[in-house]
Amino acid sequence: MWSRDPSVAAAIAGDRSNPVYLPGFPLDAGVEAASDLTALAACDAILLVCPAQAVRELAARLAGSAPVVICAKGIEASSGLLMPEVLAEVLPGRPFAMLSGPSFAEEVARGLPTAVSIATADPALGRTLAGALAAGAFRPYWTHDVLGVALGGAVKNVLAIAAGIVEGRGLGHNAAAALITRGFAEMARLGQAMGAELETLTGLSGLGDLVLTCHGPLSRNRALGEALGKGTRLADYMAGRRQVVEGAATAPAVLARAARYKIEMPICAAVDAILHRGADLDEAIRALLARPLRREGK
Ligand SMILES: NC(=O)c1ccc[n+]([C@@H]2O[C@H](COP(=O)([O-])OP(=O)(O)OC[C@H]3O[C@@H](n4cnc5c(N)ncnc54)[C@H](O)[C@@H]3O)[C@@H](O)[C@H]2O)c1
Ligand SMILES: O=P(O)(O)OC[C@H](O)CO
Repeated sequence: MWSRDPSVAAAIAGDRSNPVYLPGFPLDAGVEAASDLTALAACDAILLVCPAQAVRELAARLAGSAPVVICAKGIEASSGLLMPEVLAEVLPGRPFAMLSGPSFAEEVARGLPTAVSIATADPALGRTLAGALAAGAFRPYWTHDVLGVALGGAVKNVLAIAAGIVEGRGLGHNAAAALITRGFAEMARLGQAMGAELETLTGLSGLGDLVLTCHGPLSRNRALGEALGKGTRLADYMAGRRQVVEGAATAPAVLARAARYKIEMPICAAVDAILHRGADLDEAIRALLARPLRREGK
């Protein structure tokens, strides 16, 4: 394991634990830790586990030719690029995969059953990575649909903020179910327009992760939405917070993609307007409910 923070690397190497990000979970004795990136030179594969907005900077520092497994779920705000597109720009020709799916880190660390997707254009690499990462109750499934996996993981974070707003505003269980269903329709519309496969979007990394993140109290995206729903301002919520809330930076980028493909994404648009355009939360909810009635499935 490499960390940019020498104190985290030292704690992992010395105490076999990560006191900042995963306190209370002893790490395997075989885990080595370093704060010098050259320590990764001997790795057979590199898992890139940082916020989406840091993937470009970090990937650019990865020497060697080992496959890179992107674990970030989001879209780069400055470029509007999905994570595989960022990697292709920074490390052209380097073999890579996306690891995504319904997986709260804490539950994985506790050894609870978890199923995820590994997406890569190279089936042999997919099988190899799945075999290498499978452990105990952690089950990776591989797929070739890199775009679908990257898109689903990004959009679900925006929708999870909306789910949190539903919870925080006390809009009820009916609204929560409607939000997931209509939110998935938005994810599927954009994904299919971009060339993602419906099978992927209804799979672990799409619908699966959407359901987890919209319901799971461990979600940082949902927690942000819940706080907004209770009247907290975005800046106040984020102040001093160390952990990433991917949906906040990804929301405008999702909408830019939607505009490019002429796809309607009213729930994502409402989240973006509340987060970044000063929209009144109750007014945004009213506007969503006042949209013209339409045939289901559109
Ligand atoms: N935590 C989860 O349960 C979980 C599960 C699946 C996927 N993910 C995804 O993994 C990604 C990272 O999430 P996380 O929970 O680890 O976030 P986090 O905010 O808890 O931790 C991010 C880590 O990245 C490091 N980091 C941030 N910017 C960096 C930079 N520029 N260079 C190097 N390191 C940097 C931080 O120091 C920290 O160690 C996100 O895209 C998230 O959606 C998280
Ligand atoms: O805490 P969140 O909202 O970033 O969600 C974590 C994972 O993406 C869940 O699969």
